[in-house]
Amino acid sequence: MTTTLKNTDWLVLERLEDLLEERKNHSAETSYVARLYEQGPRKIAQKVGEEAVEAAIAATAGDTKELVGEAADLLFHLMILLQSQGLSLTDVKAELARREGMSGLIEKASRTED
Ligand SMILES: N=c1c2ncn([C@@H]3O[C@H](COP(=O)(O)OP(=O)(O)OP(=O)(O)O)[C@@H](O)[C@H]3O)c2ncn1[C@@H]1O[C@H](COP(=O)(O)O)[C@@H](O)[C@H]1O
Repeated sequence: MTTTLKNTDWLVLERLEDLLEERKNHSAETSYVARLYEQGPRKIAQKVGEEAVEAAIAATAGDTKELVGEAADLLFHLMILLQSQGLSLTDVKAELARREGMSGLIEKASRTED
């Protein structure tokens, strides 16, 4: 299942990231994100783990609609985890860019040769 997005929709991650940063100054009474920040990195990391397992279960069951929903939950909570550590998707993008063109198999072999 592939959903075609309008060009501007690709900015949804940037908009969400700005919003997550802004939520650091919100009340946990009115914001789910602010509540997670208040609960701290352990709780946020736990949510990331839960959502990853739920995404894996959906994929294993072949439930693509459920998988998309769980993948969105996973990405959302991973972004909160990054922000709680003073990091952002920009850091992850930079790491992926650094790895660009480097075969995973060759990289693995270089590690096991040591
Ligand atoms: N994208 C999301 C988003 N995706 C998922 N969720 C919430 O993440 C939670 C997922 O947790 P679970 O499925 O485990 O459900 P749960 O039982 O409520 O969770 P727990 O009680 O176990 O912690 C649900 O409460 C969802 O509503 C989200 N909550 C908010 N956003 C975005 O974040 C923005 C800010 O939200 P607030 O901080 O609440 O204003 C929103 O405007 C949205 O753009």
